Amino acid sequence: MLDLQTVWGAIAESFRKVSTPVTYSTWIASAQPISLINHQLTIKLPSALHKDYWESNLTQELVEFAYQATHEDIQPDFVVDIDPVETATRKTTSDNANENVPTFMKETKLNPKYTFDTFVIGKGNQMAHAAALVVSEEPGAMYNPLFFYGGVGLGKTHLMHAIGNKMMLDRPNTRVKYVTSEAFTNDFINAIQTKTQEQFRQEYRNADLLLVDDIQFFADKEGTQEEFFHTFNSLYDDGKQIVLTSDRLPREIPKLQDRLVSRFAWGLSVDITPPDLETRIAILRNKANADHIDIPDDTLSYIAGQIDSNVRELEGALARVHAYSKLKNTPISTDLVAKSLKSLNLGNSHAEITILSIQNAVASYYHVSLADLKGKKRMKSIVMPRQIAMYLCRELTDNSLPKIGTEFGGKDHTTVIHAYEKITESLKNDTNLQNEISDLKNELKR
Ligand SMILES: Nc1ncnc2c1ncn2[C@@H]1O[C@H](COP(=O)(O)OP(=O)(O)OP(=O)(O)O)[C@@H](O)[C@H]1O
Repeated sequence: MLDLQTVWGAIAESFRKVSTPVTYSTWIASAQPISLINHQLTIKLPSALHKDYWESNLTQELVEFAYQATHEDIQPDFVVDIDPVETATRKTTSDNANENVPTFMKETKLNPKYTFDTFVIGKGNQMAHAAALVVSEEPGAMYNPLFFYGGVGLGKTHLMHAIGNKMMLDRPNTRVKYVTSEAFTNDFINAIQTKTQEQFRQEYRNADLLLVDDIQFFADKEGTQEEFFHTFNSLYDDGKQIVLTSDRLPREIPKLQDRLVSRFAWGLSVDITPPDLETRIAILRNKANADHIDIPDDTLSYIAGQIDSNVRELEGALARVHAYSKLKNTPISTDLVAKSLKSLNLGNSHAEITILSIQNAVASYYHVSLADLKGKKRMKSIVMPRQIAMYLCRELTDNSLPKIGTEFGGKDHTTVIHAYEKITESLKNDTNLQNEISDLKNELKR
């Protein structure tokens, strides 16, 4: 006989090990086991949204963890908690009553360091910077929403905060609301759980400037998208400015509702691409000055030459080099940096994988010329390697889609999206293709 509490204890523990604390507390801790009868595990969840989430994201793991705990095939059955009396009792008797305080009640602060003054303008971000400046001066007028997209650590959040900081400085009464898409989701769920949806709406819909970071995490979250759609409409209709960031274009975000994709296109979408060498040196110089780190120019150039994709890594390298010099009690020099980057194993991970290195590897693997790979020929023997190369560029580098298209003989970014989707789809069933891509990845990472 399987004991409900023991089985659930084991399952919850397995989830805890593989989940982030936020995921665990938002989705898993609120689930209540009700019964385990004839291999059917009934679980009570606090809302329909939770049920959706469990069904689409957690069921497979649940069955797996249940099997690990019992060596039996257990099927879940989710029911939604609709007993308001019991919900209220549970809320008041909860030991962790504070957890129920909606997070949107807490003040969200902008990072005061992320300003236009501390932002270094270069080729990859000048459009984004110019648009951000316009929006901070004339919010709600020209570019609404303003949408920044691009690889990780390239300054999207920085620019978004710079808009907020400038508006607060110019008009101190401006109500600025900054959230990540995950925080928006959590606020929304808390509002449902604590029946404070009205406060949630007030909080978001009364903002003069709403900044939502990393909206790619709205993927798959139907209920949150629905709520965000109404938030967006309400702000937009009132002429309030909305700024969004994502690691990709809206239409590339899986399962983002079409009506959101089209609304996001009403304003201006600008990509941010990795900084060139001069910009990287300038960013490092600024950072060194701000942190009072004494470092010769040639050493700055050396670091900027080693780390070429991501500004966060660039800053991280400087901080580590600084720490290393303190540890060794030696002033920073190029020699010391070379040693410290080596000992810290920095600057050699993804820096070597570039569009060109991918094109070369794919061309030689499939015996096609580089010119054909970048050209327009439509034979299958060339189209397939071309699509694979585009797919790998998207997977293994931080380059934007337009940039990848350009490097493939000036193709449109939609061609790159098509290639990426085609290969992703084929990879699901085609084992030969799986092996070939795996060979290529190994080759590139060697
Ligand atoms: N042009 C720049 N000038 C000065 N600092 C920059 C610049 N670009 C990025 N940074 C710094 O790099 C770090 C990472 O930037 P940020 O967090 O804005 O990246 P992001 O594009 O939002 O990344 P993610 O997609 O991971 O959220 C921050 O400390 C930011 O201040």
